[in-house]
Amino acid sequence: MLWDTAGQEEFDAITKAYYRGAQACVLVFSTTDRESFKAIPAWKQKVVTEVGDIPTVLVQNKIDLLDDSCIKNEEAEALAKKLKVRFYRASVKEDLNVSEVFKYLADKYLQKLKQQTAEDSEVLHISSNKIGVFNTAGGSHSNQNSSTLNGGDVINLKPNKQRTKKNRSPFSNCSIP
Ligand SMILES: Nc1nc2c(ncn2[C@@H]2O[C@H](COP(=O)(O)OP(=O)(O)OP(=O)(O)O)[C@@H](O)[C@H]2O)c(=O)[nH]1
Repeated sequence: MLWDTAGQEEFDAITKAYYRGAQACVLVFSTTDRESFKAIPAWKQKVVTEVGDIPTVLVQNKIDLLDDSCIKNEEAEALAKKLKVRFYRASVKEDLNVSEVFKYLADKYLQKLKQQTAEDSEVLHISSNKIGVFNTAGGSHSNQNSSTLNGGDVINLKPNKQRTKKNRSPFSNCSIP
């Protein structure tokens, strides 16, 4: 699902709600609009603040209009380097490099997802080895050393004698006049 947010600052509060939860980001500026280029670092920061470090690309659109360009090639490349994102030159009008952008992001996202899944199962494996055995029997095992039951940690749970002795019936203090 793609969300095309409005670039204008007056829509900031609204657009935030659109990219919250995003899994990838395309930062686009126009070859013929220097302001859109200058706004890129702020946009990157806004996205990072809202959703963290997600797969992101920088795209210079409208390269069919290179003759009217107001951004030098080196400037755009330097910005991509500074922001640590891949840089594409594209033309939506000429259908140049459009699918490449989305293919790269989809690959990056899947890689991240696989890595995350692997890390999660690793955490699950480690923590499952550390789950304590809750022994509620309070009987023959209760004095056993923790390392002797099931080879792991044993936490003995005993009923609180004081409380159970006192108010055996929840209605003991109630009476009907
Ligand atoms: N020559 C050329 N024109 C393009 C290209 N991509 C978009 N345009 C034109 O640029 C204008 C702006 O396109 P939009 O898609 O509205 O740009 P936007 O950045 O989403 O603008 P907002 O919706 O105001 O944020 C339109 O007239 C498009 O037809 C391109 O690659 N080359």
